[in-house]
Amino acid sequence: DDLASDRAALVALRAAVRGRLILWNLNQTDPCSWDGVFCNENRVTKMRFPGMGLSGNLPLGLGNLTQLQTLSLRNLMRLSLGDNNFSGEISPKFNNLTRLGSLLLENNHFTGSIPDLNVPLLREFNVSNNHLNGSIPKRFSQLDESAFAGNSLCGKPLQSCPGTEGGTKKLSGGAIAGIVIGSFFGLLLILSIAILVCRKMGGRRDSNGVAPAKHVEAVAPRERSSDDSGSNTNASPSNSAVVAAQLGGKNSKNLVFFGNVIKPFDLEELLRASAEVLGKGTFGTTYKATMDSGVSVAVKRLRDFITLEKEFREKIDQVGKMAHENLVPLRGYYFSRDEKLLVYDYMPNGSLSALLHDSGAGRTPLHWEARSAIALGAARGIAYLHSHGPTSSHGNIKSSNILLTKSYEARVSDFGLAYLALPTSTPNRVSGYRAPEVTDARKVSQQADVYSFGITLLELLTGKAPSHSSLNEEGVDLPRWVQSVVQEEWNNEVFDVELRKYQNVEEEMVKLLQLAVECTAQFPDKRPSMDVVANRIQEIYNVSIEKEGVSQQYYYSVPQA
Ligand SMILES: Nc1ncnc2c1ncn2[C@@H]1O[C@H](COP(=O)(O)OP(=O)(O)OP(=O)(O)O)[C@@H](O)[C@H]1O
Repeated sequence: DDLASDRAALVALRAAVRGRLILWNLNQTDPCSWDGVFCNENRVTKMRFPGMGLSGNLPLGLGNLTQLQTLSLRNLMRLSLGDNNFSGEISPKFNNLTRLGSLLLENNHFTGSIPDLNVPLLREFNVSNNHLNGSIPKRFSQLDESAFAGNSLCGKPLQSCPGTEGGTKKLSGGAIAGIVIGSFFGLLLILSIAILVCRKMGGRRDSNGVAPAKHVEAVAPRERSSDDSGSNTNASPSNSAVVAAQLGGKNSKNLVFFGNVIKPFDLEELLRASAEVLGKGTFGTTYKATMDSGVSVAVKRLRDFITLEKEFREKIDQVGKMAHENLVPLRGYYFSRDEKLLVYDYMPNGSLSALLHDSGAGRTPLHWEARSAIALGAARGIAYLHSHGPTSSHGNIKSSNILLTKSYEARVSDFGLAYLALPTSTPNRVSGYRAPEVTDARKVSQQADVYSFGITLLELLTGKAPSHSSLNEEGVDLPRWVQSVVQEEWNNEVFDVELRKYQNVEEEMVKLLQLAVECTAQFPDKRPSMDVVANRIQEIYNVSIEKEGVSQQYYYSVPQA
């Protein structure tokens, strides 16, 4: 039965991680009581052995364990073996772990290539800093490049492999001849058009010295933009390139990328992209742009921003330098007199705000472990921003600026923009998050960030939106509401209904609530620093994942297959 199989496989694993085969007396050993092993109704659901100095060949299916290879931990959902000394190849036997959602193998000595694992629920995968080579299987192409860093791997999301499409594919002689002839005639055509245009314009050049013809060429039929109408948070797919429509005919220079870009693309490629509106915020409208190559990015079209080019570029350069696993990286930008665009990584699971408050048939409730992990990730991202000196702050922390990766990891977005906005676009819609001492939304201190983060934590715990938040104009004054509920006889009704069933971690939820209340203290100097906040959430998170095992099956908050 499941339990016997789990136990036997665990014995195999324990033996393997110690590099030798030990026979255990199954009847006297309850694996669920072992450190790092978590069970749900006696079934092993999670194993965490990170940073324990373990070595040997990869467990489950290698070396002298052949007789045990057919066994599998069928209920295992999370296997964390990072920061050890494991060596050998990554076994395709991981396919036996049919419910595995997370496989963390980073910082070991694994060699060979990554097997084409076919585990349907696998959402989180990390093999960074090993000795792997070869191409990354297609099913991992949507993961973040950091999951593969520190190896000799190629293919999406990293650079294409030599000899593949997009790589250094060898062309046949005929193809080369075709390209040369085609290019020659193409060049001739462009030259003739250019001469004609120059003659017509009488030698006049636009202010940037760039002829607009090229961009007009890329313009798709102008669609009715939602940008100028009221708020539009519904994504409305369109075949036409909204961005192109907006840019068309205007003077344009080029996209500027920061060094950390995975695959640079040019303005033309972006103009050709199909686009959909993701939402309209304080600083402009954000689109999802999907390029011909299949790469999607989020493009924020700024409005009411400083127009002085030098100042804009200097400030945006600073934003582009911020790099942390819990920040949405700004990949590049476009600046012209009339148009300013910011290009970010696209976050496939939207914002925390949408996860908490959007209703919809397909919505999966967010469970405790996911919520505490999101709180921790966001706190770390903000603490990183604060680590750049006392004046470095985010300026606009709220749940719609906490975005989620494919594996529901939190990434903070929109940092640094509040300082670039003109006074006309100061965000009154976010007043529910704004610290009482803030009078100018372009001057937000680190302590005011802590306040806004505290409100976001209260939102995460209560499921209620703060007043005047963009999603719920009817929202409540969260700190006051929480205090009024808690001051009466204590009951857990302060928590979101979804959280009330996790009685085993109620103490941790209360601790997070207390921390949120401290963050929302009226006087700025009574609030903890973001570093302290992140450390305290880390402790809360550690204890709850040690305790849970029941809730962790919902860790990814994805519909079960
Ligand atoms: N990089 C991204 N990936 C995926 N979705 C994004 C990304 N950036 C923004 N969005 C989505 O687009 C919507 C609009 O974002 P935007 O940042 O323009 O406004 P906001 O966050 O609601 O307000 P503000 O401008 O005050 O931050 C957000 O609700 C978010 O879900």
